[in-house]
Amino acid sequence: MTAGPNVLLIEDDEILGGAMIQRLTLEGFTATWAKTCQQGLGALQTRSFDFVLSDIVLPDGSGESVFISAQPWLGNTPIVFATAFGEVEQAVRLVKAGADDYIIKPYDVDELVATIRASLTGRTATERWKSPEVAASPSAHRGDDLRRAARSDLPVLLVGETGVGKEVAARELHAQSLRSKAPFVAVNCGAIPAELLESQFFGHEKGAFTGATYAHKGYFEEAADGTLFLDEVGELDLRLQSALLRVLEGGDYRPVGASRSKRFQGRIVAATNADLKGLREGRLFRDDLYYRLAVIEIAIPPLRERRHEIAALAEAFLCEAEHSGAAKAAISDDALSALVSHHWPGNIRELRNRIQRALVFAEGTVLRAEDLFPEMRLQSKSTTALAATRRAAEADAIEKAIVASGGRIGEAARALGISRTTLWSRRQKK
Ligand SMILES: Nc1ncnc2c1ncn2[C@@H]1O[C@H](COP(=O)(O)OP(=O)(O)OP(=O)(O)O)[C@@H](O)[C@H]1O
Repeated sequence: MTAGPNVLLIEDDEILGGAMIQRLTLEGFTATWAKTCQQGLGALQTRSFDFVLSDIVLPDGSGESVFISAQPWLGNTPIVFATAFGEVEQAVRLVKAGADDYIIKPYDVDELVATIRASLTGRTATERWKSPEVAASPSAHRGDDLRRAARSDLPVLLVGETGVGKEVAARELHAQSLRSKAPFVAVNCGAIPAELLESQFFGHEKGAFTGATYAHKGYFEEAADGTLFLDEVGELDLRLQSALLRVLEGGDYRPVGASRSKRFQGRIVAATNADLKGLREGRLFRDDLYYRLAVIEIAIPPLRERRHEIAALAEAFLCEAEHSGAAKAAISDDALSALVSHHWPGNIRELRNRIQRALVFAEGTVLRAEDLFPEMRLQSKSTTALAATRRAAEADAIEKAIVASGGRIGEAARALGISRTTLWSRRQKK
């Protein structure tokens, strides 16, 4: 498993910090949590990070001191401070001293995730994701598992989220097996109406039921001595689960309306994106069938857990499109960074769709991040909202400082750590 971008969170609030770490991990980041200045500094001295988010008021000092002491280790790493409304002056000072940004608490987590992604965009991380040693490491393990499974002829259960490539893996298994010359029949178990299940799987004789004007070969017969791929096997209804179990145990099945049984000599490969354990516990999936199907179980990880494969897959989809007549196109560095840091709920299918759509709508031949993620344009609206909040907070801090200094602008500017001119210009922008 390859880790996503490294994020350091320096935050002493247990609830906020815990929630942030959980969310960042879910988003595919590798998140480290430091709860004090000292821990934060320690982390920065020993590891390199792609992004740092720090609270300002910490139990053993201020985020500002971490920022100053950590300069030699921070390098170009973006650092953003989270500040309470009343501490804006300090945050403004930090930004003036070189911090990348500040956000005001309570902040919107989605917005923060977008900020982190945006700051990772176009950075040298791109080179890291593109580097040959990263690109060469992909599914070596999975490839080995598939090769071994292909040689064995035992039933295989492929488990993974939607779009991770379970069907692609099943076809690969078949192609590498001794059955490669025989048929590969793929069945989506969730898409067959319950009343047709039996005749679709086992076939039927002519006249077996009203409307059966022809004899019909079922999937078992079509697959013959090849591979029958049962996709979404978790959606099979219980009655068919029993019938399938009988075929797996004895090899025989009987077409609807037939007087004699037929023998299935093929191999079953099944796939599921459902939580079969949960279904089994809820008695919606038979344990005995599960054990028959999952003699070899191969988990295919979601794309966000194998980000090192993204660049190569994206290239492959560009080539695929070119072969189908699309213009030759490339992916810009910022687009690649955006691809690498996306969460990919739809996995490889989503990546392929995004590239295909971008090729249709992009203006040039170099795909940009916003071509692949048109929703980023909407996000920039929320960035505008953030800027407005920030301006309001700054204005508030400035007004308070002016009141506190009895209207003496110079003194207010000094208290805020900014020049008179800056104070004036910020006041004008209000
Ligand atoms: N290794 C790969 N290389 C290129 N394309 C891939 C790869 N794996 C998957 N794809 C593409 O991603 C899409 C989804 O793949 P596939 O249908 O195999 O996923 P799945 O896990 O079976 O999805 P579902 O659970 O929704 O049926 C397909 O368009 C497929 O061509």
